[in-house]
This record gives sequence, C-alpha cells and structure tokens, in this order.
Amino acid sequence: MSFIQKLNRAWCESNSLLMVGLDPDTTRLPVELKDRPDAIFEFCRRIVDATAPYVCGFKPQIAYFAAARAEGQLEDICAYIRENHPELPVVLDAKRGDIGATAVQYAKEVFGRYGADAVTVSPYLGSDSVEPYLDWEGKGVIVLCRTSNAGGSDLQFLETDGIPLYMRVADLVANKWNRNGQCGLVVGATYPNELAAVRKAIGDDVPLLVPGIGAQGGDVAATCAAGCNSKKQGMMINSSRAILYAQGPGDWTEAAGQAALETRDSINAHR
Ligand SMILES: O=C(O)c1cc(=O)[nH]c(=O)n1[C@@H]1O[C@H](COP(=O)(O)O)[C@@H](O)[C@H]1O
Repeated sequence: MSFIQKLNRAWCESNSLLMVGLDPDTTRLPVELKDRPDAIFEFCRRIVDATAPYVCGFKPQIAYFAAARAEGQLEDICAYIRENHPELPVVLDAKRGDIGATAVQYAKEVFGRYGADAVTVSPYLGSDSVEPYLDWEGKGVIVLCRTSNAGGSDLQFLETDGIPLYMRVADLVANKWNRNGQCGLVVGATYPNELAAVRKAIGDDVPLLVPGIGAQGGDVAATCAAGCNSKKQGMMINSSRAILYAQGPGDWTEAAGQAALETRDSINAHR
C-alpha cells in the first residue's frame, strides 16, 4: 500500500489527525530505562504502544537517534511499528537535501534501511534533488514549505514578483513534483495564516505535515480552521515533546497515552 493510501486509511480508521513525533532525548529518558543498552528503543516502543490508538502515524526524528549512535534502535522501532501497528504510516523526519547522486543514497537509507513510508526533505536544491526519493514508488516525500520556527521567515518570506518563496514551493511541489500523488508539504502550526494560504493554493489532495502544537505553542483551533481540507482531514498534526514527556499522576506511558488522547480529541473538536 502506498504512503498516501495508508495515510488516508489511518485518518479514517483512527479518526485522528494526530501524529506523534518520536524525539527521544537521552537527557529526558525515564530513570528506569536509563541504564539499558536499548533504552531509546524501549522508550519509543512504550510510547508507540501507549499512543497508537489515538494517532494517524509516527514521525521519528533521525537526529535524536544518530546523535546517540542509536541508528540500530531507529531501525528496530521502525520495524516494530511495521510489525505491530502496520496500519500506521512512519514518516522519517530526516530533512534531507543534496545533489541527485547523494540523494540516491539518502533515499536508500530512508526507504531501504529504515523502511519508512515517507521522508521530510528540503526543496533548496530543486527538482533533481527530490527525484531519487520519488523513484521509490508509493513512498511519500514531504517538502519543507513554511517551517514552524521564527527564523524560517529569513528565506521563506523572500518575494519574487510579489510571491513569497514558501508559496512558490507549495505551487511547485503540488503541481510539478507531485508524481503519483507522492508529495506533501511541511507547514508549521505556528503560522495559521500561511497554513490557510497554502491549503487554499494546493487544494484538497496534498497532505500537510503540521508541527508546532504542544511545546511550540501553536493553536489547535486555528490550525484546524486553516489547514483541514474539505473532508476535514488532510493534515498530520505533529506533537513530540508534549506527548513524550507529559507529566501525569500515573506512570509515564499512561501520561503519554492520556496526552495523545486529549490532543486527538482537541483536534477533533475543532475540525
Ligand atoms: O519537519 C518537521 O517535522 C519539522 C518542521 C518544522 O517546521 N518544525 C518542526 O518542529 N519540525 C519537527 O517537528 C518536531 C516538533 O517537536 P515538538 O515541538 O516537541 O512538538 C521536531 O521533531 C522538529 O524537528
């Protein structure tokens, strides 16, 4: 099944637009796991099992694994999700961007080694830098458009003929690069006006990865109003730290599950 088919099915069957980000910060792991050699995998595994009923997919962030020399544990958590939650897509957040020959290797890493359903990439090097990912039939390629951080404006708001760069990216990706419906766009929840402009420009079918609710303070109601398509779907609304490190009265897995449930319900109440 292709990434977009899997995502469409997950939106319907889980009744959720929430994507949980797997950003395992080794300084914040629960004490009981800290001394285990597989601490990162085990932390993510328990988060995955606790939150799976409330999500449309998972987004592991590769830097948290690579910085801890834990790429093997990233392979293991991707395999674990495939085996135990096969209905939920995995978006590997790697934000790749390089010339075609190198992109071929990055694509092999993301889809071959980790078996991800989709990957995040930068548009900065243009169409031939993205093609090697699109060559993997059915895999998703999610292109940075209007990122959630304030500094994103430095380049993304530069205008040519009165049109800001992020809108050029949205148009290019939706209308030229979107081979077989494989492409999506990243637009931050922290910028609902730009989110609305992008959704309006691209129509219903291009999925948006929307990080920035939770720890970054993006507003759920404004995000839903701006980014949903006409089916009240169309977004993978990511939350990482607010779910992974939720504080609760019970144990940490319960707290993460409860945070995911509440975030899903809040999104559903506003879409
Ligand atoms: O591509 C991303 O996922 C991404 C794009 C963006 O514009 N902003 C952004 O925060 N992200 C990622 O989304 C996650 C946000 O994490 P929290 O702020 O903890 O929810 C991190 O893994 C970021 O790397």
